[in-house]
Amino acid sequence: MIEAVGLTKRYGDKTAVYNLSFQVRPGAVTGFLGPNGSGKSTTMRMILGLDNPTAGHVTIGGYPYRKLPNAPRQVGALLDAKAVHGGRSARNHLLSLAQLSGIPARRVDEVLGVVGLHQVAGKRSKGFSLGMGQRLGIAAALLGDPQVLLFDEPVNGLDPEGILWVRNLMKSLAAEGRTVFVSSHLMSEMALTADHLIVIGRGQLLADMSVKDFIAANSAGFARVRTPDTEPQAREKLSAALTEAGGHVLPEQDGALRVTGLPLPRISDIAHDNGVRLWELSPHQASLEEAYMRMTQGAVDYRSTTDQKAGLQQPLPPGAQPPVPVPGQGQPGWYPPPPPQQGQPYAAPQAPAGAPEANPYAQPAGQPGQQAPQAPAAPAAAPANAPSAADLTKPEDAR
Ligand SMILES: Nc1ncnc2c1ncn2[C@@H]1O[C@H](COP(=O)(O)OP(=O)(O)OP(=O)(O)O)[C@@H](O)[C@H]1O
Repeated sequence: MIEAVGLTKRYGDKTAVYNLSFQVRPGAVTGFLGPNGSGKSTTMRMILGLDNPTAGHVTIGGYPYRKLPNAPRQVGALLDAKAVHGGRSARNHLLSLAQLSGIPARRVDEVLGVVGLHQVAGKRSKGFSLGMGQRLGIAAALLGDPQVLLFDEPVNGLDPEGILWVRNLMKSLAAEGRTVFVSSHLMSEMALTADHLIVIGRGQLLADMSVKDFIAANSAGFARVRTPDTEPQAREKLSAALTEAGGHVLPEQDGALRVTGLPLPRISDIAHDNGVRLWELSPHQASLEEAYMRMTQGAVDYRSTTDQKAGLQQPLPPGAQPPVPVPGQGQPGWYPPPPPQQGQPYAAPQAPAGAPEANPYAQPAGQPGQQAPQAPAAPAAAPANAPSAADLTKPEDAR
């Protein structure tokens, strides 16, 4: 198991990671998600003893990496696939790593086979494509047959077949009881690969939860209802009846209705009672990528001035503070859409009293004309040697 407690890293006056606490357990793939520059690589480097934390600590199996007995046999990592002597062949590169760590040479051919590079094992790695380089980096990580594996953006540069292969490899390593920690900035990929997610933004914890819980908490369910295109009056009639029954109805671009607040069987009954034929009645979930972007939107450092998604930025109410992330529970419901309510899988979100009716699916709740969200406030209970909350008020620190 990997355990980080109050992990903080500053580079000069820049805080790359702040007060990060989490556990990465064996037998599961844990996805480490965050926008560019959010501190994923810095955290991985600290786990591997390549960077010293400014405060806090991180251990693997109870030891700091540098104190781990026979570390290369216990921990394997892919941090930078380009960190290879380009003049060496793939086999010689792995052989030199194996010799340094006392790993038998026969293991080199085993891992070359696992990553599918056995046919180009004698070729110099400087001629390798990005994807081949990633495979070589993964081979190096597997060399010591370690119980703990860290992969920093392992699917970078891989084609769809390669991405599928990495996904299956991660899962099979976890199924063997290993601890697998994989960073990515792609929610969609992690939703398919990981069992558990740790999400950071600007070096701080935003969420620490199972993929299942993330999906339940962040994918608002809705029903799509479609009446015959030739009967617009039936659509209006159904829309009114559904609203009267407590549903929340929004038109979709293709003429269908998007309904929350009513379970599918109830929608079907209402349509039947009103004599409205249906061409479609189907359950849907909002996209996870969208939920992830909402969660991290206040923590994105680099955004194109023409990026349409900048429109997802939601303001904070005047005087309000962003919620403090709670380890083990994740970001307490600030940006994500409301989860389906118990017994009401397609429940509409509750608008605060007096608040204007808003489209709950176009954007999460927010009031126009207010400031863009800030990074979550520093948790109140920082370790004694961690930077004070006041430090984070400096723009260069809070970033
Ligand atoms: N050696 C360093 N010196 C100064 N600043 C650094 C150093 N390493 C990282 N940083 C800064 O720390 C922040 C976190 O960087 P890091 O590489 O850990 O992010 P990341 O989440 O891995 O990003 P990406 O997804 O783009 O790889 C960035 O602002 C980066 O510029």
